[in-house]
Amino acid sequence: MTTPDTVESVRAIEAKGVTRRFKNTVALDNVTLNFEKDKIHGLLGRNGAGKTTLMSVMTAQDWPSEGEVRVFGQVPHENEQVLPDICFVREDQRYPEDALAKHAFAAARSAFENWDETFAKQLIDDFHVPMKTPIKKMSRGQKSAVGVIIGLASRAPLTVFDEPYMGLDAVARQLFYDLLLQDYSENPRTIVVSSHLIDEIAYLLEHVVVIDQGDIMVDESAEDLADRAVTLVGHGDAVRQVIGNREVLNHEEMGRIVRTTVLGKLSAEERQLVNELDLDLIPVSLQQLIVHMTRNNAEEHRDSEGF
Ligand SMILES: Nc1ncnc2c1ncn2[C@@H]1O[C@H](COP(=O)(O)OP(=O)(O)OP(=O)(O)O)[C@@H](O)[C@H]1O
Repeated sequence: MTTPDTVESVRAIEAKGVTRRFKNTVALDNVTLNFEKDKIHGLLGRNGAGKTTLMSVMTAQDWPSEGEVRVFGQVPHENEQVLPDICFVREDQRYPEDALAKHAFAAARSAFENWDETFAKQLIDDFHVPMKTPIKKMSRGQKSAVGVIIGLASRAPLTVFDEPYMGLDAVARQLFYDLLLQDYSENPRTIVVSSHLIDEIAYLLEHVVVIDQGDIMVDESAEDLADRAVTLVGHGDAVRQVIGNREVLNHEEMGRIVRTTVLGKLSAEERQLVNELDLDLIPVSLQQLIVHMTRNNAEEHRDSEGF
């Protein structure tokens, strides 16, 4: 007989009513959300939306002004039982003046009990990390690679990457995504990734959180989110017949052929009509959907502020 999962057994992170103020800025405004265990979560949003602040509070690197965070069922701040389970990889990581990559890896080896030395060595080769150059003198991409290697090889039960790709070129970024996915499938754990490059990481994500101006705008499975809109391609008249008066997110014309993205799921009848009219139905780009949502939110805020 299986016992039902308890809340503690399925949730890696619980944030309840979390607010973080910096003088006049409310970086997080009463944020409540959960990140389930053993999933890859995306934390997306515009510049200044509150992503780094939320990640810092969730990983106990910063305190909330109000509210509470729990990681694996416990308040993580100054909690030696939970902190060794958390690896937070951030772009602006500081290292001592003369630290070499081997010093950073040695520190990670002693901090994280699941550290995999063989995997770390493979990653050092894969990302061509110079081992004799002080980290402070490395290029931006090389520094990012050091962080990415620590995040991957630590195999921490909760690993949080704050825009880990900064500075990595397209080839290195793809390598990171591939390695992350492969290693995660072999060693499931809870991973949170923040990024501006939404479409680039969309295929990794099982759960998507979109934050805008300190508020959570989206908190749902990637599958449900993808269902919020569709793109139809085909003859203009036929596309218009299917979309009716749905809200149009994007519309392009190539002669008589149009490509239109609309909000809303299609019903079974509408899907049949799509087939009969010989239209192509394409999943919507996550980036397009999120850009639309955050732009609308900004307009609503502006209107309510009387601009
Ligand atoms: N230490 C701080 N002191 C004052 N204001 C801060 C501080 N840290 C963050 N903020 C403010 O809080 C808001 C959220 O910042 P945060 O860094 O969390 O955004 P972000 O979503 O990570 O942005 P980006 O994508 O540009 O990195 C911003 O308005 C920022 O100016």
